[in-house]
Amino acid sequence: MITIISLGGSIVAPDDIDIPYLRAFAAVLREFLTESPERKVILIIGGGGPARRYQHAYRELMGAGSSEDQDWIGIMATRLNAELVRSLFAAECATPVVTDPTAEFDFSGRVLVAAGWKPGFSTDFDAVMLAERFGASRIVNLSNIDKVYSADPRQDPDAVPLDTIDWDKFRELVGTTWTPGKNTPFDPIATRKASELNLQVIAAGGRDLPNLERLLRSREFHGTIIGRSSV
Ligand SMILES: Nc1ncnc2c1ncn2[C@@H]1O[C@H](COP(=O)(O)OP(=O)(O)O)[C@@H](O)[C@H]1O
Ligand SMILES: O=c1ccn([C@@H]2O[C@H](COP(=O)(O)OP(=O)(O)O)[C@@H](O)[C@H]2O)c(=O)[nH]1
Repeated sequence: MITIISLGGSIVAPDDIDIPYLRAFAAVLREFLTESPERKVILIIGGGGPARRYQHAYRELMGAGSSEDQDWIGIMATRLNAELVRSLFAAECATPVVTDPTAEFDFSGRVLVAAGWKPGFSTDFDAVMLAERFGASRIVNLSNIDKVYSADPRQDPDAVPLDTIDWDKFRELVGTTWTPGKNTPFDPIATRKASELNLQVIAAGGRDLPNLERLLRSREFHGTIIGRSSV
């Protein structure tokens, strides 16, 4: 059984790298793997603060500049974060960080770590590509927010948290266009493909590790189910 976890950059490196969090997260995942030899985990790592900082510097230097250049800068941040995470799981993951979800690679270990691929979307899309490739119908999307809200709660104080949302309504929330560094619970391009594949995405706060432990074991958890209600 393969569990796909999209680990937001806002969790790995909100501003600087969150070392205590990474230590605790690795322990939670290892425990989960130890309980059953059947379990494997794919981790897709976002760019977080470093991606946003470098993209901001690019815009300061270049004005609007090129969206593609900004995406490549973001991609490099995801790869740096992913190298760090992969090294945490060196014992469980012999494969180098996956930077192209369509490429040939070996997944003989228990953990696989992936990062950004190419311009035009976020690591959410890479997670969807890997879910499709490995026949997984669910993605666990861990971010800095506990649930999907009716609007971005950072912009709208009246936003209310949602327990479930279907793909059509979710698409109305996040729109259809991509901009580098976009902050949404799941990006618009990934949303389109996840909807086509009829996936389930669970959006939950990554910092709440007891909640993650429950979620991984299909127990009751705090978060939002996007898309199909069961897998
Ligand atoms: N409808 C929404 N519900 C929840 N969060 C939203 C919504 N729309 C936008 N956001 C924003 O998306 C952010 C999460 O995206 P992002 O910062 O890119 O996370 P990550 O780095 O974990 O991928 C939240 O902090 C929130 O401000
Ligand atoms: O396959 C990818 C993955 C990432 N990015 C770029 O890298 C940034 C950081 O990645 P992501 O948004 O996934 O990080 P997070 O939101 O988790 O911090 C994105 O905004 C994009 O600009 C990209 O162009 N292609």
